[in-house]
Amino acid sequence: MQENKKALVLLNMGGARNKGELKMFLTNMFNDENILTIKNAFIRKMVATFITNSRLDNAWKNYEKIGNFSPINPLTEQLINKCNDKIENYKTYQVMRYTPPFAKETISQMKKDGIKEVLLLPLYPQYSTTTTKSSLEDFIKFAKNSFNLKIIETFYKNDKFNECIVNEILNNVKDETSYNLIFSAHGLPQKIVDAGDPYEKQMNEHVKILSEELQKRGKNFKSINLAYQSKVGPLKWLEPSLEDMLKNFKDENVIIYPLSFIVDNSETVFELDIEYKEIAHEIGIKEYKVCSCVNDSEEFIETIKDIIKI
Ligand SMILES: C=CC1=C(C)c2cc3[nH]c(cc4nc(cc5[nH]c(cc1n2)c(C)c5CCC(=O)O)C(CCC(=O)O)=C4C)c(C)c3C=C
Ligand SMILES: [Fe+2]
Ligand SMILES: [Fe+2]
Repeated sequence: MQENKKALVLLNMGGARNKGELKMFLTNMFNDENILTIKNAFIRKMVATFITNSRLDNAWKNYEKIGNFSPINPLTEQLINKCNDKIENYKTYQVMRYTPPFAKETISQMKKDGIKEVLLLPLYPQYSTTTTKSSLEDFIKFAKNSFNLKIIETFYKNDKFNECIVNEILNNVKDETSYNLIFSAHGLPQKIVDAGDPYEKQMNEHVKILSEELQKRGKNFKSINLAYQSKVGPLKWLEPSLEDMLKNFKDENVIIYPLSFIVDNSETVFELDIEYKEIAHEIGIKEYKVCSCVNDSEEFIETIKDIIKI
């Protein structure tokens, strides 16, 4: 086997493989200062334990409906394997933030493999302190000065990436003029945005870029919209919510593209495919379709090759 000294590290959130890992996921997530912005670590830990314990059983019921595990891990593994098959000069690794494989173990393997140069690619197209920053800080904390690091912070402006998205949307509709397109993004608490998180601004820019790309191809959806899914807790989150957005489309067709995710996960296969589908049915939406994430598609591997040409 060819000896690689350069690593491409894909960073993502992780997800539950079983109920024990869901508890781990929630505990680690709510202990993350980027998610729960309580400065005092002791109080944050108490609140994290409280939220985890009160959320666990109900949250697990959702995973039971999708086969008792999140698809994020197997799909990420498929993506890593394809990168290792198809991307020359780099060995590709994964690091998850809230469930294994964690930064510490992957970094120790990378050192054993003799890696000197590392390119970090968080699998979040738009930058958020809650995702991108959190994952990068976590990697850097454990890597210390072991590698020569390069970082890709966002890739929502990448043309190849946007071609993948537009192709996936258009492959799912025969006549786009009869569909309302909704870009659905994972929500964020408004106070995180007010504190300077660029996620909402980048999400708006991303929707504008994609709308222009559709227009260039002569594709005219009935409407193009952005909405936010997955609100957790009582605080104000980004609006409009996906639920409110769906209410505009009684008796009409809707196609959803999950814009904040690269790999399908519980928020797509449970929330979008099951939970919001039921809501859409209650509202009286005629046809409700959900696009797949780019996952390990050939087109996305080509996109990664393009992104890492830095
Ligand atoms: C409470 C705060 C949360 C913030 C802020 C948040 C931001 C955020 N999350 C994603 C992507 C994913 N989140 C996922 C699950 C998930 N997210 C939260 C909470 C916040 N997310 C919770 C509590 C959960 C667990 C499920 C639940 O109990 O509802 C996942 C799915 C992982 C999986 O298991 O498949 C993803 C992916 C983004 C992109 C984001 C901010 C931009
Ligand atoms: Fe989340
Ligand atoms: Fe959720």
